[in-house]
Amino acid sequence: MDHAADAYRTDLMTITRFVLNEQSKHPESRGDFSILLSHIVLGCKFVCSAVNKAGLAKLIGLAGETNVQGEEQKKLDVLSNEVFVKALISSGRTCILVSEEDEEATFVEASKRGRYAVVFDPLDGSSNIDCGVSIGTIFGIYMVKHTNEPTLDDVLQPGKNMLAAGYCMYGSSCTLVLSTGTGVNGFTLDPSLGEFILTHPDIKIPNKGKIYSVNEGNAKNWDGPTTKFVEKCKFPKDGSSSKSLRYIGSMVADVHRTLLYGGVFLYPADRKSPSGKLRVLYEVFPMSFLMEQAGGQAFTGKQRALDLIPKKIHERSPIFLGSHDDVEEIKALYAAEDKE
Ligand SMILES: O=P(O)(O)OC[C@H]1O[C@](O)(COP(=O)(O)O)[C@@H](O)[C@@H]1O
Ligand SMILES: [Mg+2]
Ligand SMILES: [Mg+2]
Repeated sequence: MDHAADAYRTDLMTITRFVLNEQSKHPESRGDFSILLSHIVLGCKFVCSAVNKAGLAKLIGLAGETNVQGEEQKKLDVLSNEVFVKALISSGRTCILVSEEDEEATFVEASKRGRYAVVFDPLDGSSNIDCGVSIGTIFGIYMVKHTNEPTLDDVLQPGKNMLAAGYCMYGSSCTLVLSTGTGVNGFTLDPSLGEFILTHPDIKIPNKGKIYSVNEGNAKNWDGPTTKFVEKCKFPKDGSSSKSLRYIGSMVADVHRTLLYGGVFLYPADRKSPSGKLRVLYEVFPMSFLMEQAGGQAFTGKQRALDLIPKKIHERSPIFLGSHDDVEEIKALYAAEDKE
């Protein structure tokens, strides 16, 4: 840390201060949510540190590689899952966890139980790990009605019932984006301080963007509206400029860019995957929640994404999310198809 840098101010808005400020607006609050969040933040710092060393795995014996002693190490996604499961249970504030990595939901034992259910994708974009491209963690938080008897119905709820959602992107910097239902804020990890600092206050997505983001390799299997929309992005007939295609293949990174620059991210249904690829509870819902809180929209091809009621914890859904006007165009194409 550069102690000489007087630019470095101790009045910075750290995520801890931010959450405590929010808490003070609710005098009735018991601080449970702040404690839960501090455990999620710690989990993100752990995973960030492991991701930063991923390229050295062979040398120093880290995730997914055989180390110099010939011992098999845990894969980064398995490790990340363990980090978050431990962090969440030890918070004492959770009663149900749903992770992409675990087939079944985890019901927290009574002595460690709290009021919240957390759904999460501990490491999203895992196909990008080995080439050092941005990956992330996605999470959503529900409040449980009957803490004494939590059931799967407590998490099989529409996304609009989430209290909070966010993601942490392990990219060229480590960025945590969070909404507690009153807008969206972004925090960047200062590695020398070990603190997330508020760097992107009150994020608002532009109403219309110049970028579309989709895996075009699936184009031959798309439905009519998706095909028409992408065609319009490339060859607009109204005299406007074409949109640029950007696709990383990590939802966190593709959505983060969409949130900051505007445009649209789509993972549509196709003939091979009629429900699309992305998971409702811990991919589609948290990102849709953030998009709406930032002034954008999220649509499944049939309805507002946050109105969906999942029937299974690992259910999938097509998703179109991003700038308000771009998603509006997609909605119009689906509505026109319904009339045909
Ligand atoms: O390779 P595809 O089919 O374009 O899929 C990319 C999508 O798959 C994902 O990697 C799925 O997430 P996981 O890595 O958590 O399984 C998303 O991050 C991304 O948007
Ligand atoms: Mg994922
Ligand atoms: Mg994953």
